Amino acid sequence: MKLSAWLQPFITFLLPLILTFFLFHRFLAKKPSKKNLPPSPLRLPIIGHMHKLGTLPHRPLLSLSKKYGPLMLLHLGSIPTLIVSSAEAAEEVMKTHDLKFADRVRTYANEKLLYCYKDVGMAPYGEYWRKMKSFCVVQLLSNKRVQDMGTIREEEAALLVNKIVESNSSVVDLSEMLVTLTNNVVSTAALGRKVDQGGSGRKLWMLMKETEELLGRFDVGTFIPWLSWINTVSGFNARVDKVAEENDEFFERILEERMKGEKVEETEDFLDVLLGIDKDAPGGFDIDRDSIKALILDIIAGGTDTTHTALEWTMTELLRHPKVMKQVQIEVRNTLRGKSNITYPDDFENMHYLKAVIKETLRIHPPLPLLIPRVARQDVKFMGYDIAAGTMVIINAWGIGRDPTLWDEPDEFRPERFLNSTIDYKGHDFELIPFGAGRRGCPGINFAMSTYEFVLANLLHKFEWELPNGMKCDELNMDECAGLTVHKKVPLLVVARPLSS
Ligand code: HEM
Repeated sequence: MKLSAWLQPFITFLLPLILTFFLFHRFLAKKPSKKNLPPSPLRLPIIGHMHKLGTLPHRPLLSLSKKYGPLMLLHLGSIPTLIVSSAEAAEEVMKTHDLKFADRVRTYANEKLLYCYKDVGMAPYGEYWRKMKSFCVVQLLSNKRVQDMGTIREEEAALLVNKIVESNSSVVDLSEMLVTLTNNVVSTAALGRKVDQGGSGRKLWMLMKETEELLGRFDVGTFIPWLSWINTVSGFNARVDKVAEENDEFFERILEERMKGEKVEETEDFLDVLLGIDKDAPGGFDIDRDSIKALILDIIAGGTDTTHTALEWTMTELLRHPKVMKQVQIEVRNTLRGKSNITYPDDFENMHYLKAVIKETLRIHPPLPLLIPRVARQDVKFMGYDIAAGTMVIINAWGIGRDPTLWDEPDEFRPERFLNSTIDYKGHDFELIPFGAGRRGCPGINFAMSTYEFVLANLLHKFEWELPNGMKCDELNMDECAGLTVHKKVPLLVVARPLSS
């Protein structure tokens, strides 16, 4: 029997019955609540406010917040969800009440793909997460290690420059080149493998692409648990299981090789560091194989898409704003003139305009516009409202970056606004929070910024940039792609002329 025939009786009889029940329940059987809840738009039965999200939720959520205020309660299916749209409210969540909002959402994909939450990003708040996060911050992603891994980004930046030179000023897909570069940097740092060199690197790339897509996918069962059978019927769960199995086989093979002493690269990578943890040494702890695999996966999935998205939007905005492009190129070229080797971070200390360009990009195009949702661990009295344990919290960093009470002409790309400002993205200034803040803030900021600043400076130093086929800067497509990480929908095609020609 075809699936549609099987579903027919459900659609004809059962669905209207269920809808009637929910309408009855919602409108007639509702007892008045004594709780002081944040404002909330009218909602539909079963799906609640899901239909309000659209494909790029940061945009409709900002529009809704203009009507309902900086704290708004939505229901995504059966999950109460607090939408935070002001810097002040974000500070309340990520600073004042950080500990109470330190959990993450549980989904089928997260559980299966991340080894039952043995990673850092999705692990529930608790002793395990604290140990793993502290290890990431203090050891794996520390400033020192980022410095030590300088040769990886130098090599990749040089390869990118060569590839562009070889294009002989024909049209190149810069988006794709930046994806390859960031994937190579992160996968070499994590596992000593490049993704564009065939073999296991290529396999890793394919697996990570699928993993990231599944982790970012909306799944019905999480939000409407009694409809979770749809995840099975649609094949979603089976796909998650298959990718989880393939990931595990892949990581197991690498672990086996490493334990036998077979290694491609000489430099110490994250896997070496994790395998070398001595539980009896200071700062050491007992770490099992699943935790190692989950952490590596977290770092690869969390570090690649975000970094290339930021680079892609920066180059896009610079191509749309030739005067800004000129000014930042002058600064970079004056600073690096005569240097055969660019050293990071020393050569970058005085590149104030480059840093302002980066902040301005992260303000209007935060790669994760809604950060990573958090969950309340207990009932909280929050800015006068009662927030129940289990409420999901979504912080609209994109909306805060465009708040006209915080930013002059917020939709304009004007890096100058940061030149005489102390506002930074490190999690202390809640008007600019592309990396989140507080306990669950991003531990990869230094790693990300080293690649971001280094690669950007190289591109600006070595080439003059143009749009192809006489395209004018205001004709550049700025559409966004749907997903957890929001990159450009249309790849950035450019012509690059080496400076010396
Ligand atoms: C431009 C690049 C990046 C951006 C914009 C970014 C952004 C974020 C954001 C918004 C969060 C959630 C913060 C919160 O809930 O408050 C996060 C968490 C995280 N990021 Fe990043 N990230 C970037 C690069 C990286 C890199 C390079 C790595 C690793 C090498 C990394 C690893 C992580 C991890 C492990 C978490 C989870 C932290 C936790 O839940 O405790 N990120 N990132």
